[in-house]
Amino acid sequence: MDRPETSTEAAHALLLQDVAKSFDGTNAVRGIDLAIRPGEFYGLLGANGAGKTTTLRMTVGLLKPDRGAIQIFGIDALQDPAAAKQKLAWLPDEPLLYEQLTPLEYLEFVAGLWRIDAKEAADRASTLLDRLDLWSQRDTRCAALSRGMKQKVSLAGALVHDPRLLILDEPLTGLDPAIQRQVKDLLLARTDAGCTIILATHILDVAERLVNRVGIMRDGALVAQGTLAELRIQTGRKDATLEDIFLALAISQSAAVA
Ligand SMILES: Nc1ncnc2c1ncn2[C@@H]1O[C@H](COP(=O)(O)OP(=O)(O)OP(=O)(O)O)[C@@H](O)[C@H]1O
Repeated sequence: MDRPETSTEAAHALLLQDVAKSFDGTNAVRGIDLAIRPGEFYGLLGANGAGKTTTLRMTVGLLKPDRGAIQIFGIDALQDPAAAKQKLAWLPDEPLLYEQLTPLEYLEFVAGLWRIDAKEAADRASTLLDRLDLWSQRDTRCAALSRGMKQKVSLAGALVHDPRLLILDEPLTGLDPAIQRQVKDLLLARTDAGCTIILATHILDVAERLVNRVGIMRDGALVAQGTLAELRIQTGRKDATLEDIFLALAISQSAAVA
């Protein structure tokens, strides 16, 4: 978790200022501030219902905040969503694919949406399929793939336009250990190449090993953030694991008692 970051860019990859969202009077996100540096691998943690997905959906332009400002690499994402979306990719927790397409067709289709030329699209698709050990399934319809394979195709689709900011919601849930390893290795290779990654997850040992810094959400607010070393100091627990810190900060006292 205390791996050094690789990028030297100065601007923020993502800046959220006082971003809030409520649904039918329930505050899902209560005025969050978040600054992610380019090249950073950031883990967003929180119990079920803490507001992680709502925060990320607002960040990627799928949900309009009630108030606040969102900047992606300095671009105002609320004023110029198309330019902001060029910089990012979003991987939701449930893979969204065109089931009748094969992985190769799907990746070439997505690349076409990003106006990547056909030769380059074919090259990128082959590289990603090979990297994710999907080459032998390249001509199988997505409908016939396992959930883990679909998740990998979906990840490849998110990466095909070479986004500078990759936002993933629970990308490893339900994947077997071998597939988790492939996905983790690919994500680390992306940050080594300068990509910024924000990962919402409940898998704390994965967060501890992969990310540079975590933010912990509770009841729609960011209650702590930092490296594991910083969180240990903030909580006064010098030998704590990330799980210890998560249980101390992310779970409300009433839930812990229940
Ligand atoms: N479309 C919606 N309509 C109404 N309420 C919603 C909607 N989306 C989220 N919420 C509510 O907002 C709160 C935050 O939900 P959110 O999905 O952001 O949490 P989360 O941290 O991602 O949880 P999980 O770990 O379970 O995915 C919850 O109380 C949830 O019920």
